[in-house]
Amino acid sequence: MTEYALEFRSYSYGYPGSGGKALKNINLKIKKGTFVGLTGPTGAGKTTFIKSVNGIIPHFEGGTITGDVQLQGLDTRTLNTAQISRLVGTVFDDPEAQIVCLDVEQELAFGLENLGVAPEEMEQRIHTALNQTGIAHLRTRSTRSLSGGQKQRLAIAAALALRPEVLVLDEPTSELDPMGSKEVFQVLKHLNLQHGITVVVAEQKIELLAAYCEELVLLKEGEMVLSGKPREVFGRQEMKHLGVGLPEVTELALRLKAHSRELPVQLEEGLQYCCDLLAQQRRVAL
Ligand SMILES: Nc1ncnc2c1ncn2[C@@H]1O[C@H](COP(=O)(O)OP(=O)(O)OP(=O)(O)O)[C@@H](O)[C@H]1O
Repeated sequence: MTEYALEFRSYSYGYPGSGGKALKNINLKIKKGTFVGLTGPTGAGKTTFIKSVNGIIPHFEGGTITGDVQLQGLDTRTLNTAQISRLVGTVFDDPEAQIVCLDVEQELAFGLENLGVAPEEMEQRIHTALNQTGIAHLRTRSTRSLSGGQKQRLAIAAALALRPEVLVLDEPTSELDPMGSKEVFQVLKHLNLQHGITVVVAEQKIELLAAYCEELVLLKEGEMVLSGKPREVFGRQEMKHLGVGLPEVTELALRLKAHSRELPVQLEEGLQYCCDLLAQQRRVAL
């Protein structure tokens, strides 16, 4: 058994009829249980990356591939779509578009019925998925009455009920306010830490990526231009030219140019950083 949930091996992909490549020579290994944030400017290839993991590419889109994408050591081209959907759960950007049933419980049962899960196991899976995403209290609610954040948590719960090893999410907070966005990332972090689920989330909100992700992957024009821990990635010179922006506290610290200190990427770290700098200045002044 491989230690990697996901592996891109010299992977390039071009959409049918397009001359160019939407992804170019991607080499990336993601260990099981990692929380990965995928970002980059518009057109960078984030959605194409997600579709290459959940099997939409090549099984529905066609196109040209060189290299391969491996899920738990198996090539996505040789796995069929049913096999891939048991390994990978997907959540899209628009919570409205992916919810098909009238109430929360039906929504969770829908995917399980399609998989032919027995009724007693279905009940257990629904119960677990609702608890894992913190929406057990919404079980009997109409899906229409949910907030955007609650809808996205339901979409995550529906994906989880199918017991995937990997969860991929394509800009799941793009339709949500800051509170809903945070709710979604808190649920993802919980699933990752408590249940060992590998999470790959395409996201533009850099503060969320800084606060929750263990690894960042930056794409630009189909190429993987940077990858690593958020703190390392944000400290790289190349970040200035990628059109991605930095967390405000990181930006501030870089302007203050206190290079000997560890770069802050979250608000609390930024506050500590400023306090330490002020204390240092006072000592020098005395
Ligand atoms: N169905 C398609 N057919 C042809 N080209 C496509 C198709 N879908 C995407 N592309 C092209 O592939 C490239 C990568 O697109 P992709 O949607 O993966 O980027 P993205 O980073 O998700 O962008 P965004 O942030 O705007 O959603 C772009 O140049 C885009 O125009």
